[in-house]
Amino acid sequence: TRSTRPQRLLGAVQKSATRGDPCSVVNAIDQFCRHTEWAMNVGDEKGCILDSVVSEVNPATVLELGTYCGYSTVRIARLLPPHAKLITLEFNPDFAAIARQVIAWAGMEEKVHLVEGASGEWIPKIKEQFGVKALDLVFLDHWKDQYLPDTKLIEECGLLRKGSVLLADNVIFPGAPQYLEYVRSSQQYESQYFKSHLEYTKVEDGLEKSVFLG
Ligand SMILES: Oc1cc(-c2ccc(F)cc2)cc2cccnc12
Ligand SMILES: [Mg+2]
Repeated sequence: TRSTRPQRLLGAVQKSATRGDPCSVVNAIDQFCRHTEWAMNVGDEKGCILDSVVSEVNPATVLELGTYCGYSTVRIARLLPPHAKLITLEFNPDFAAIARQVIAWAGMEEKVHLVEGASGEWIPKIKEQFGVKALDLVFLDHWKDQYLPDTKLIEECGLLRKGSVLLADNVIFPGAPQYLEYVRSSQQYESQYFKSHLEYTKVEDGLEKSVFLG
């Protein structure tokens, strides 16, 4: 039977990347998606913006919503200090199975907890399950109609502190209009749009960075 796109992406990592070298995993995926087969990773252009926000926040605890094949998981984890924790939630078990192998190939297992399940179900469990007091950074990159309900749930669960940063992918394409309206009009957030392009294309897209003011 025909392989899946995530399986072909993992094959490219195992063929072209060096075990234990997260940068080579990121580069192998970008090379594959730009020259062989497009896939919905945040990509290299938006990835540089993600890198700058991660470096600025220097988070002890990160929550990623939407793992897919683990590209942004590895991209974030490679910048984290040794004892920092990245919790990444993935609803699709086939994606999760590939992501585990990509994360392992990059040697990032120690910093990453991949949880298979629905964000709405798991967000309320994060504090108790992972001993998390607050999230320093949340990267929203799952289904766009989930951005707003999950943000409200994260607030209600008391997972944000003054200065917590939300960074949302695809706010233009595919688009998250209700989320944008919320974070841009709320007195509780200071929002900023980083204009970029849809991964590996010339289509406009961007990241929205929103600082929680408490
Ligand atoms: O970065 C993303 C891109 C797309 C996408 C799919 C098909 C297109 F034709 C264009 C864009 C979907 C995503 C779904 C979840 C998280 N990120 C996505
Ligand atoms: Mg995305």
